[in-house]
Amino acid sequence: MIYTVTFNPAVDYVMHPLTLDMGFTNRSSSEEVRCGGNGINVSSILNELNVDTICLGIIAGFTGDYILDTLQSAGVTCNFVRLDKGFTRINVKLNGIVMTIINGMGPKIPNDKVDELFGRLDRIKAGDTLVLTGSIPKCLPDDMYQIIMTRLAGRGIRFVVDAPGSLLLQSLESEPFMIKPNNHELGKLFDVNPETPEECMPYARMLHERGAQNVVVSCGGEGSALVAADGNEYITKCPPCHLVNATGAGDSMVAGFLASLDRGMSYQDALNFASACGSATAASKGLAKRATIDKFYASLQGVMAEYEAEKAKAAKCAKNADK
Ligand SMILES: O=P(O)(O)OC[C@@]1(O)O[C@H](CO)[C@@H](O)[C@@H]1O
Repeated sequence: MIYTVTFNPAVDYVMHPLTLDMGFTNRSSSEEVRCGGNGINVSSILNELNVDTICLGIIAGFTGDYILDTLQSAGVTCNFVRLDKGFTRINVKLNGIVMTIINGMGPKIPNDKVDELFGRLDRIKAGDTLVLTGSIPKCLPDDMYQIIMTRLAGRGIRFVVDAPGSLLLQSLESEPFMIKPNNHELGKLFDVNPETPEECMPYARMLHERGAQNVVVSCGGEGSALVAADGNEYITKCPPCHLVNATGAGDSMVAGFLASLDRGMSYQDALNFASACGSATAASKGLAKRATIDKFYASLQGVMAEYEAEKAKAAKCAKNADK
């Protein structure tokens, strides 16, 4: 079973303004509303891929009701702790010429509700996977993921951590099964600016050496890098994609990678499938549907064949130059 935990879920309110002038009334040309929060996105894509998943987390108020109803109608199993006061945040995504995002603060979470969530986490068994992703609300300790991993240590649970900065670094001592920074987050950790999977690889290797078993680094349209649990390095490219809305693309990659390994696919195929999931979501209005993922995965095969041919040609040239 793959569990996700979302401490600060959100209703994502995506607006499509034609222009955006600060200090004036702006009008949207269309808008959508959907369930958000990184863990919830991961579970939604896993569910789309027919992989068993349970959404844990904390919800409140009318927005929490919307999240629960929507996920349950889509067939996602939920086990949320419900707050008595406040409401789950609404995150505004202004999808204009450039994307502007205003994420809410979220409700105050009392200690007894955190304990209730911990009680549910305590029931996770050996061999299960726990995905820890998304921001931790300001009212809770910012080393919350570390607290959870320490609490559940030694029980044979596979941890997946997708979090920025110190949250990610702290997680390494628990030897997480997977981490997935993007190239910017990775760059910040090492004070560098890697753009491509090739440029990210040495830094991904360092995180692998510090404990992370599988390090997947997404590089937007440039593709992704993986240093896998087998110690080898893998690169995937992105299928051709018209960007519609990148919200949830990283979460879709996490889900795609986990789903593929669950099905016994090779690391290279898992990375390719993860890339297809991310691109499919980036090209969709909401999170990707299975048919779009399959279409992108199929078109990636051609892109990868070209990439491999280029690589082989370059290697041959280098060999000839050495002679
Ligand atoms: O405020 P956080 O927790 O860092 O990010 C939350 C969020 O922006 O991330 C998801 C994926 O982009 C969205 O569904 C959601 O609104």
